[in-house]
Amino acid sequence: MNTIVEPGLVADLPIPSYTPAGNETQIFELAWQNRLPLLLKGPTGCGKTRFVAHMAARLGLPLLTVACHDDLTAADLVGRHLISGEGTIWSDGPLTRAVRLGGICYLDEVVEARKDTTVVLHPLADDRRVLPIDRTGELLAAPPSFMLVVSYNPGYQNLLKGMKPSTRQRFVSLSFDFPAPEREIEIVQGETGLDGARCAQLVKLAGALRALKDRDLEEAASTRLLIYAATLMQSGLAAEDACRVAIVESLSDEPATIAALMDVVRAVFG
Ligand SMILES: Nc1ncnc2c1ncn2[C@@H]1O[C@H](COP(=O)(O)OP(=O)(O)OP(=O)(O)O)[C@@H](O)[C@H]1O
Repeated sequence: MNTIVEPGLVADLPIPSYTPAGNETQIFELAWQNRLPLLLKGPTGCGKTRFVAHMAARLGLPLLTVACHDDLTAADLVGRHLISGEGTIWSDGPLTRAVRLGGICYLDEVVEARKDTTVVLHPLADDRRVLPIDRTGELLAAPPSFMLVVSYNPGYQNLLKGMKPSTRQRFVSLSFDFPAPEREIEIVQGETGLDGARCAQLVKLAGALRALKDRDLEEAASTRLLIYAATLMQSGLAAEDACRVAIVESLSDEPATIAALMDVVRAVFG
């Protein structure tokens, strides 16, 4: 899903809360001030999107988010001619709109996009900071406030889907990981209002499940899933049921694995 925070609305929206792990907010601000593009790497659901939303709101910038996929074409990013009653009209894609607005364009899971699509980012992501729009002949210069941010999950990466070095080496890179336990408890509690004791149990469960990654599970339990479970618990669902539907069933389809994971849930909440 692509989302757009329009400039007129920026001032009216509350700043999405973000609990930092280190000096990533300072790095983001310095990259923005110095017109450097940023690459965020990290597992799914660990806070990359929230971080970008937080920083965009803090800096008062419009944010245009694109969820990349393997059918994404350069025209989806840059724009295309559309046929209307009055003939053909040019319609900006989200990347072009972000450049015109001087906002942030956030490309989530950029490795999913085809390599010929990501190549359109090159002149924008280096010191030229321009977007050539081949179909209209326009060469759009990015205003100083424009910033390109991309993210990817190295866990999903395979040999075919790696990022081209020529793309990758145009970005300042920040690594994200799941929050340390104290911080994750704070995040889960802040997002859901669930009591500290049960938030701590959920974080303990996440630690136990994350230890199974690579051995029994493809993906680790994300902070997002803990928040789902905590939300259901805060609404009155029993911990075991909440963990089953929000965490365990999202991690595996294998009955034997699900049963083993539920044993871990019972050991933590029993
Ligand atoms: N540091 C944090 N501060 C506040 N909330 C956080 C933080 N980290 C994670 N969250 C919570 O976890 C949820 C998932 O995080 P987010 O959507 O940012 O993950 P992501 O890394 O962008 O995942 P994906 O790669 O799947 O897009 C957020 O909606 C938010 O509720």
